[in-house]
Amino acid sequence: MQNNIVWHQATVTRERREQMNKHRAKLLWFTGLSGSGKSTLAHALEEELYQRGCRTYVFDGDNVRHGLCGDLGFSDADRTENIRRIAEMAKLFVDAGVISLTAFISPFREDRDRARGLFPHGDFIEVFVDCPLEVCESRDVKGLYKKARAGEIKDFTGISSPYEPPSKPEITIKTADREVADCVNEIISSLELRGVIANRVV
Ligand SMILES: Nc1ncnc2c1ncn2[C@@H]1O[C@H](COP(=O)(O)OS(=O)(=O)O)[C@@H](OP(=O)(O)O)[C@H]1O
Ligand SMILES: Nc1ncnc2c1ncn2[C@@H]1O[C@H](COP(=O)(O)OP(=O)(O)O)[C@@H](O)[C@H]1O
Repeated sequence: MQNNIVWHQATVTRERREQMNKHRAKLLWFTGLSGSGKSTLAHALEEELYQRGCRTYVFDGDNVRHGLCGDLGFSDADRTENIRRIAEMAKLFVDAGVISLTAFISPFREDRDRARGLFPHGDFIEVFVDCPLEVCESRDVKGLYKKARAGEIKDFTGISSPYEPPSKPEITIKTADREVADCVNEIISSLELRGVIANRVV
């Protein structure tokens, strides 16, 4: 399928873009149950990074499942394809020098590991948004758990479709009984430690 396709070597490389941006490009891959806090944290973190002058972009259901992945549902195969497309897109954004954040349930370990495999070592930072199902269900941000329990939505993650937690995530953030700002600070500190962004001036 990829016969006779030759990659064109850009003169404006990722390294040059990173120098201009004054920060490294990385992919922060948020994974967790529906309602665990992926979107909230990804956007709050993006806000903080933006205020520090970083180039960022958040991929989540709103800008992906309506367009690029609008043809996909929630069967295992469709979720796998969803994650494959998102990972390939995020790879291009990282190449463009952007700190990219993805907020998808991405329930299957194999799919996340395949996504990780697209990136040089250290560039794929898996963020496990760890929140018990009972808490996610009590939040029921979109009323979907109620529908899933009533059998109105099939293959719902955590209820009638599996979620495989990461075995070795770079970052684990527990969101039950914690302030969003507290969680964001923890991720920021981890990014500073990894040299992705400069330390805060206090
Ligand atoms: N069957 C089923 N299972 C899980 N989630 C469902 C389902 N149907 C719709 N939704 C809504 O779609 C959002 C999950 O989409 P994702 O693209 O993140 O899913 S996946 O990574 O491909 O598994 C998820 O959004 P979040 O709540 O933000 O996680 C749900 O609102
Ligand atoms: N520490 C926290 N981190 C993230 N979200 C939190 C936290 N505490 C409470 N919440 C709430 O939990 C809900 C998470 O929803 P959302 O971000 O849409 O989850 P997801 O994207 O994983 O489906 C939001 O209503 C958010 O305000």
